Amino acid sequence: MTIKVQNVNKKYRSGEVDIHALREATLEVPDHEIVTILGPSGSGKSTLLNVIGGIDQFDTGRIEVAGSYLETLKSSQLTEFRRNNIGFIFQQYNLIPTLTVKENVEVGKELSSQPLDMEDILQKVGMEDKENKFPYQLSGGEQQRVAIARALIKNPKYLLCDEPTGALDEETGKKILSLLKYVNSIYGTTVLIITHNQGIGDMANRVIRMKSGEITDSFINEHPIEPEKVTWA
Ligand SMILES: Nc1ncnc2c1ncn2[C@@H]1O[C@H](COP(=O)(O)OP(=O)(O)OP(=O)(O)O)[C@@H](O)[C@H]1O
Repeated sequence: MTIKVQNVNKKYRSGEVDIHALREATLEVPDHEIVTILGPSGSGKSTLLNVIGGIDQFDTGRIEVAGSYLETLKSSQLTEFRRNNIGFIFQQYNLIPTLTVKENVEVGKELSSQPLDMEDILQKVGMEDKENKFPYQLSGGEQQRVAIARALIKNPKYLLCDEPTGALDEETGKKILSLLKYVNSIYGTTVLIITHNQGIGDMANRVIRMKSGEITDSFINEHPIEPEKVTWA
């Protein structure tokens, strides 16, 4: 099942001014791809990811994800859609500080009707030895691993990542990208990555560029490179 975004428009009202965050955005992403979304600040990247993931509504156009037409779903149906299909990863890991690693991942598990195995997921993200630690006892890269585990345990078809390496140094950032690639290869998860780091486009199957709310470019990268080899900017 593909993601199909057709002529999507979204405006935000800011005081007296309308901000056109998405303008006739049109895009198709086949399953199992790694996609990077590049573009300057304010170009609509997060808005695009949020409407695809059903956490933001849009004004006009159609979005089909996993066979659901999002513009037709009621709020409760959108919640169900997100639970069954979408994992979100953010730059700030958004872990619950009073819960351990395992308990944080448990939060994702409780949201799913068909969760994956906890120990297996912790092992896949390399956090099996730290399952009883609290977020403050972890490095940024480790916290992002936990956030990825929390998203993954739901076994989502789509992992939507908004600047997942934005708060990390090069070495740690590349390890997180390797983990995302690994997840894509073993579970077939489609991974969308927003980034300011142009080099990350080189590891993707598809690169999308945005400017002023428009998707100005979408091209296939025939020869994705290993995450460790991306140029860090
Ligand atoms: N909740 C909101 N209310 C009003 N305007 C908003 C809101 N969210 C986003 N915008 C505006 O919509 C436009 C697109 O924002 P968006 O966050 O999608 O861009 P972005 O490309 O992700 O930017 P960045 O790289 O800085 O995160 C911007 O002009 C932004 O100021």
